[in-house]
Amino acid sequence: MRDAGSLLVLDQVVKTFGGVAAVGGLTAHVRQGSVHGLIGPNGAGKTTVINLITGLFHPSAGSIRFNGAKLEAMAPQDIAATGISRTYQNVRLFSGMTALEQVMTGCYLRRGVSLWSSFLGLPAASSAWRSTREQALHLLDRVAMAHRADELAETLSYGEQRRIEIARALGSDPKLLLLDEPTAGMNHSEAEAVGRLVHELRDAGLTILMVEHNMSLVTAFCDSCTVMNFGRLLAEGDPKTCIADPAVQEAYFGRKNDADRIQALR
Ligand SMILES: Nc1ncnc2c1ncn2[C@@H]1O[C@H](COP(=O)(O)OP(=O)(O)OP(=O)(O)O)[C@@H](O)[C@H]1O
Repeated sequence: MRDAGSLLVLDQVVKTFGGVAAVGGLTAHVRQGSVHGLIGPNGAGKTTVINLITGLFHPSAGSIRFNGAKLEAMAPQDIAATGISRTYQNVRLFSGMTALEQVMTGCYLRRGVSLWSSFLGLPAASSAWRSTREQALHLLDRVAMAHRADELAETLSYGEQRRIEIARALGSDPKLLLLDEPTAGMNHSEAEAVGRLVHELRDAGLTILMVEHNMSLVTAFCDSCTVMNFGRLLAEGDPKTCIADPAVQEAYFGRKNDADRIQALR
């Protein structure tokens, strides 16, 4: 049974927006301890799937199960508390804050120190602040950014900002990390470095679901993948096999006959 060994299972998930099905009955499995790619042409429904898993949207039908919990009716903060964290397609750092402070905000979400304790400077708050700082420094080190801890986020390169976002997402100590196009806008060596980081995180016990357009990165760094088109499942399994699948090739590049016809018209 496919569900055994899966940390995350989407079962016949549907999401419609005003009659348009962005996701049209998707079933997908993410194995515990794997790097799983979520791929498909533009508009296939990948970001909508991430938004459904994190509770930003609720499915119109179907179920999403994570580590024994049913997510489909849960609020985003409750889903986050089950151990799911994410980054966004576009960098979303706070301007005017250092790299370290950005990551500390992710860690605070987990510690839950009351605002009153912080305002009043109670011992619990200052001890929480010290341990949060230590944890954030450790996370910056994990993403090879400790040397930039005191820099303002806006002074960092795009690739560095993406690493800070990953560190911030790790602050809540998730079991599942969702990365929405983590290498978008990066050059080849920056993208490869993110691939290696993702492997290190997996080897440390994390499960990663990543939306990725770069196929060579998917084959090099994903253990498995789900291919979507028009909100539906096109293929699932080993990345090389999925990408070679004629239906996947057609979704990305069109039918060979179409290409020949277009060529003939030129
Ligand atoms: N909030 C929304 N309201 C209406 N339609 C939406 C909404 N969000 C997504 N859609 C539509 O759902 C479809 C899937 O969009 P989605 O962003 O999930 O695709 P994607 O695979 O992530 O695309 P890309 O690779 O370009 O980021 C698109 O047709 C999009 O216009």
